[in-house]
Amino acid sequence: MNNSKFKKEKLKIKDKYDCCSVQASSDSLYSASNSSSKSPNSFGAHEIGTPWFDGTEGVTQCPILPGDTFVYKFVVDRQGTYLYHAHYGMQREAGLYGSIRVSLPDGESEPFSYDYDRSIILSDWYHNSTYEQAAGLSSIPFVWVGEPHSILIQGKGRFNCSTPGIEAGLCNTTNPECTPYALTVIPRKTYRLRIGSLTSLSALSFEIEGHNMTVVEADGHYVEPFVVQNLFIYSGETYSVLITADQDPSRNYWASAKVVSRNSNTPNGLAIFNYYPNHPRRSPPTVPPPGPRWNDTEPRLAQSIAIKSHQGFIHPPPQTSDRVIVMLNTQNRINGNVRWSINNVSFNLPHTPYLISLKHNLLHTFNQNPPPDGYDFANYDIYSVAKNVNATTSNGIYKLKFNTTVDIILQNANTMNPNNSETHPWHLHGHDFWVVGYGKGKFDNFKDPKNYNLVNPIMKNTVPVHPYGWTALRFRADNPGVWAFHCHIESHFFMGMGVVFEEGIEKLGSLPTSIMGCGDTKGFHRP
Ligand SMILES: O=C1O[C@H]([C@@H](O)CO)C(O)=C1O
Repeated sequence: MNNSKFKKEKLKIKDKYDCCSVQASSDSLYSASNSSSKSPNSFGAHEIGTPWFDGTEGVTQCPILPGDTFVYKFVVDRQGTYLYHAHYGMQREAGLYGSIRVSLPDGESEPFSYDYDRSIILSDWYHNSTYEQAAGLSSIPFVWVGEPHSILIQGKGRFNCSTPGIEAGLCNTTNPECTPYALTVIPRKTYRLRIGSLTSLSALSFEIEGHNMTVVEADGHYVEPFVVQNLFIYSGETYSVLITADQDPSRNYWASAKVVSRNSNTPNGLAIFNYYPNHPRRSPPTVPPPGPRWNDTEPRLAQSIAIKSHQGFIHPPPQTSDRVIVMLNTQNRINGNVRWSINNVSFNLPHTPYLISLKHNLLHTFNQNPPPDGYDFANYDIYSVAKNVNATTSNGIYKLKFNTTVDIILQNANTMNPNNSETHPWHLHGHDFWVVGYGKGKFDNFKDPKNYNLVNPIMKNTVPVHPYGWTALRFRADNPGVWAFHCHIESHFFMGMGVVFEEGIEKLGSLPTSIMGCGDTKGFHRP
């Protein structure tokens, strides 16, 4: 199928949601009703012409107050698997999320076939509240959130009863609510399994004992199919994999999600891959697969590199870019607080959302100096703890020239702990980007661009930067609005690991008043 034709089609949200009470019509009307606390909701949609419905507090809208209802109305512009979640403080981690499946218009077909379509969400779970965690992250001395107590597969998990601080007796495995999620399959049938990760922290390796998975979709784009035994998935990403129930049908199998990239003591998340007609609670007769070694970066990098655009759906990137922004990711100390920074600038959100400030000329509400386009390349040793870990905070934003092509180089580095570099899943709002390259070590701006994949790179909206490595992205600044780009680890964005882009704001009409009411827009009352 021709991709441009495909993009022009107005796609419908299928009348199917995976885990939530959302209203949907063909144009997708999402109504968020808030019974407890403030919580804008963000989607993986592009919000072309409706940037005010992107759902990012401080960027595109004011928070939704307790008791308020906020209606998100936007056009769903492409097929695929998407996620939505709260985008205020650390509320996503507290469980405000779900997934959205967008089907193809009638009469169009996908470049692969399957018998059944299923979705699961992977997440992680803490027993303590996110407010307590947020307080710890902004305290002196710093209190880190630590590793999650559980990994959840479709909302179900287990935890180690000996975890300090957890009340004995809580881990009641005989409670029916504690039984693992069962994905029931009919022998010999092929399943499209849509897997989304909404972990707050954990990078995961997901596998189904004894079954290979063929990856066919990533973040809404068709992938040149490739087979994996375990799928590495980072917070904010979605994948579709095909699995055929072709093993001994007289038993069940384990599905397992293991934390990678961090030395975690969180028990692997387990679910049951249940061959009908075996009982869905019948434990598989085998021990669950142990999963890959947590600190082996090679297979994760290899998977990232293996993801290519499906041959029939290649939409090649522009061969050159107009601007290159190198983003050094570092952990820093600012006035005694532990923070994350990009090019030594740690991000903080303004009280007045940028979109409103820019449209209504409230320019005093945020720092008008843009953050830097790079860092002191020659003198920065990415393999060591920085000699000077100080940084500054700012709420300044990058202004992109409309309709230009922008390259972003995410450069990873050592944290403030010796011999430690973490994986960061970076998520861009309002766009898909081409992932033109990954590399180890320090990005070489002379050599590395020559090896970019400008032929069949995948387009995505979330991508990992691996420990001590770099990831290069290219996108077109062609969606008028203000867009967050941030690490999808909940605590890292909270600690300043993000930036904001503005492009083509002058092309937008008037803003809905429903997004107003906070900061300097207090007088601009909601209807
Ligand atoms: O931001 C973080 O802080 C801790 C650690 O570096 C300091 O305790 C950690 O693992 C993070 O990802």
